[in-house]
Amino acid sequence: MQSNHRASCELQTGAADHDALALHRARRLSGFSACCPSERRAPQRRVCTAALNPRRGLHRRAPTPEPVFASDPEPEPQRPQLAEPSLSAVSPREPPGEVLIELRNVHKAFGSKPILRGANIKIRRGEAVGIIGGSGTGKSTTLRLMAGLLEPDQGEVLIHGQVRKGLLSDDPMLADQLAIGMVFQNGALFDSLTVGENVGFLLYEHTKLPKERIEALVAGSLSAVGLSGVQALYPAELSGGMRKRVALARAIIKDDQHRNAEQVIMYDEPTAGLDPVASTVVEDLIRSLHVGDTSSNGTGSQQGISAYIVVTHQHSTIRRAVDRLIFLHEGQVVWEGTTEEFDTTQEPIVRQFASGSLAGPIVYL
Ligand SMILES: Nc1ncnc2c1ncn2[C@@H]1O[C@H](COP(=O)(O)OP(=O)(O)OP(=O)(O)O)[C@@H](O)[C@H]1O
Repeated sequence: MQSNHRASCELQTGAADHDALALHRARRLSGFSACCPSERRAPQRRVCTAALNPRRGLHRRAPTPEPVFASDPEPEPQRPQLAEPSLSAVSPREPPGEVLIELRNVHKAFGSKPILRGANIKIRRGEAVGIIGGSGTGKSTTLRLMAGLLEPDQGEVLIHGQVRKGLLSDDPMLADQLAIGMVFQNGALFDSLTVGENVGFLLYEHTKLPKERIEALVAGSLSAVGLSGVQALYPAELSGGMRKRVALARAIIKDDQHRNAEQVIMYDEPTAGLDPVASTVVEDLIRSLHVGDTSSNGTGSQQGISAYIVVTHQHSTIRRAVDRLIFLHEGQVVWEGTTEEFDTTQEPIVRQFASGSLAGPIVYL
């Protein structure tokens, strides 16, 4: 693809962005071509698989009959406030469903700055999970750890119950068990490529599929996000909401070989910067895409998205796009519950976050 040369040139122009750096590293290690442009111009990493399991319908709220709270098996002694009952209420009850991705006592620091300090998270088949928390608490870092674009300093990331060693690219066998699509903040589209080339980027780069077949897959993916016929446009010609949807189309595209692969999609602030109506469109799209994909394709095989995770600050996204929430604070999961429980819990951190009050445990310097 000639235009990929332009994209590669973009990659040389600098790469200060965290997501792009992490993606670049994963791809470089896996022998993939560099994809680390400036301004987050990096497409998502996808690893597909033939692993298939029955899924629950994501269009329904996951049945969570009783409140579910985070366990905190190893609170750090130097941070006693996180071990207080109000912040670490533990319930042995867990929602049903097979665990697809698990972070077990994960620690991550950047330089001398600790970000995660023993995070425990489980993502189950059929779940629509939101990760919330104050700015800089490590939500995006958590996504990148789950996606295998970063590796923990301590603790484990498990995929289908098996420990992943290193990055996604270091453990291809395990990576083949679960396809991960990532929708980065700001879309991370290549400005120099058309919409069609952006959406089909990984298929052009890493498969031997004929151009015509890729174009058909691109058209299908764009149609799924309600953007038929925009293949020839460039990202700059689209609205912010349309760019988000193009990024979504790129995250969900699959080649024929992996048509039946089980897939988890991770959205990093998918509605940031959008007006309320455009946000609603994207939120409903996130959910409806999964609704559409839950049906059998008529051949007895299932396709589509087994679970999705949304990092967000937006209340509308919390309410419309997810069912279960995970609250990160000071490097740990301090609260988990349904979106309904989010409204009623008396947990001080959650109440402060929900109200936007300056008074409370969340302190901004
Ligand atoms: N690759 C990196 N190198 C150095 N510091 C990083 C890197 N990635 C993240 N950080 C820092 O780690 C902290 C957590 O970042 P992260 O993006 O995960 O937080 P967040 O909760 O998603 O924040 P926000 O809500 O503001 O997007 C921030 O202070 C950020 O600057």
